[in-house]
Amino acid sequence: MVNIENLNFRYGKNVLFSNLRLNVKEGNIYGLLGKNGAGKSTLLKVISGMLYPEEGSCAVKNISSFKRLPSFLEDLYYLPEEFYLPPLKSSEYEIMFGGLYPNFDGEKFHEYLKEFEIDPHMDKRLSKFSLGQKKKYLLAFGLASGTSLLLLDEPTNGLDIPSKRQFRRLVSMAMSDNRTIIISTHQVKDVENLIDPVIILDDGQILFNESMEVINRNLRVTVEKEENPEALYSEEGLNGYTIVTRNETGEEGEIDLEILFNTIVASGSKIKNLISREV
Ligand SMILES: Nc1ncnc2c1ncn2[C@@H]1O[C@H](COP(=O)(O)OP(=O)(O)OP(=O)(O)O)[C@@H](O)[C@H]1O
Repeated sequence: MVNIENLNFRYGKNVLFSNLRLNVKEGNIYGLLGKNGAGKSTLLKVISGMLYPEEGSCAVKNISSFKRLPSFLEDLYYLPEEFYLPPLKSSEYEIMFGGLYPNFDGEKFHEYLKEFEIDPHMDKRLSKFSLGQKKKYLLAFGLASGTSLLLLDEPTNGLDIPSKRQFRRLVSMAMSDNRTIIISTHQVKDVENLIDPVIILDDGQILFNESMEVINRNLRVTVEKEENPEALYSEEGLNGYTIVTRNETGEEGEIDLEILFNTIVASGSKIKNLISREV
């Protein structure tokens, strides 16, 4: 679905990606995780063709992102972290922007808006919505756009607790075998049980791009009284140490995303070699 090869990207003199490669397969909801400043938003902008690299290629369904062809743009929806909504009523926005996406489904759009407790027929202008309402509006629009690829940058930022649950429900409802969603987020709890595989961006490279099944087959989480020198990562809590080690049991465990992220960042290439040996 998305293929990035040998991508070199920099802002002025600051190199962000060097020789970055990424292969994203159709029909999955990917979680794109990484520390602040790792380049998650930049990567989504490169995929959507809004930023050009110094070198390398990026293609979505074999069409280069950088040409921004109409056939490419009408099949991709990108929701940036910061966005603008014009002073239009919802019905006006729907007519103006829904027309850009041949597979846009107005009925589903209204259904998703209602799920988010937004009245599709209200007269209020979108620019007057609160931040959370604006976000929900664009999420509903993106999910109803019918595009093959959805790029969502921090989609749950600004959403209240019930809306986060509704978001997970709507994403599951709108997902299909020929759709791919990439969600960049720090709010891993908000997308737990939704994302699989997980992509970790670190130090200008894709450190990691693996399914939860492979991850759980290779990593084991236990709570122990003592620290373990063999641990890939350990974290002290009220009940002792949460310890992540190599899974030697042959049974699939279950690691939560926050612990996984901390483990990957703490152990770097060690974990990459451990897990990627299967691939
Ligand atoms: N327009 C720009 N000009 C110059 N540098 C930029 C620009 N946009 C981003 N950067 C820099 O590129 C790096 C990556 O930024 P980016 O926003 O892609 O990271 P991120 O992983 O999305 O971060 P966060 O998790 O904090 O949102 C940062 O060091 C940032 O300062």
